[in-house]
Amino acid sequence: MIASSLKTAAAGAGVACALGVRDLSVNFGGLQAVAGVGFDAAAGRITSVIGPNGAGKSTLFNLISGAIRPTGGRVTLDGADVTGRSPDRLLAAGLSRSFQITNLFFELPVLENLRIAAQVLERPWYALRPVGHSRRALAKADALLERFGLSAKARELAGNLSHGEQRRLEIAVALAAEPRVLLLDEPTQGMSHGDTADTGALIRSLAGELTVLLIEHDIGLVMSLSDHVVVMAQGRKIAEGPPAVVRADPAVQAAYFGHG
Ligand SMILES: Nc1ncnc2c1ncn2[C@@H]1O[C@H](COP(=O)(O)OP(=O)(O)OP(=O)(O)O)[C@@H](O)[C@H]1O
Repeated sequence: MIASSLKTAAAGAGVACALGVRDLSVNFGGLQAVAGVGFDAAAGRITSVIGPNGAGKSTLFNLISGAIRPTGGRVTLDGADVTGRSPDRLLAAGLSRSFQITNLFFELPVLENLRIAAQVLERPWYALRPVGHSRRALAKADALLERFGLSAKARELAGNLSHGEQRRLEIAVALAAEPRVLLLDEPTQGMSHGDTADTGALIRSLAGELTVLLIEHDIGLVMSLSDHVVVMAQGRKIAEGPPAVVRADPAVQAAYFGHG
């Protein structure tokens, strides 16, 4: 009953809700870092969370991805309650997260980073096998290298890649688990203008295949990429809607863009 009503309450008219956030809250001592935040991430769409520094975006992601437990509220995946599940269990349920802080095996080749991520999905203990034992994982790793423009770097150590390449590899690693919902935490942070544009195009190409929830500081990129934008300030949601509507909202102008 609750699950079906959540499914029908999706953000886009007629589009199923892949990720539902309901009245989510957490306190750090006296600070309410996330206070009663709720929204739907519609299936196959790109939903972005924006807001000034300290608004609670990363904490919201930590709550959704199981890194910290909420003091109140719920998270649903395709209508099923997954609140408080560990990141591993969420990954198995179809939710994958790419981190703001680079989260790669720097001392391993690029291909091996992807192979491990793909092979873990098959059987956890397969990850301990040498490269080549899972043709399926290798094929998937190859396809991701190609898609992310990293084929020429397959045998390079991940630690030797440029910053932009490492950030792209991170997204590819998160995709190797074949998630239905992908959380991207500032995927273009520290990137050059050209790398940012390329990464934006890659993220856009994911829409339709899966649901993307994005934290991003580059407002131009957010506005051009997103189907739906959620705006936070001081732990609360202050607005949500299509990019043009959110941009024109006086509360957003005042809190986020610094003028009303
Ligand atoms: N583990 C923690 N313990 C105590 N306070 C925390 C903790 N994590 C975050 N905070 C506080 O919670 C508030 C929200 O922080 P958060 O990092 O979620 O914001 P943000 O919107 O992601 O900011 P930024 O854009 O700068 O990354 C801030 O006041 C921050 O100092």
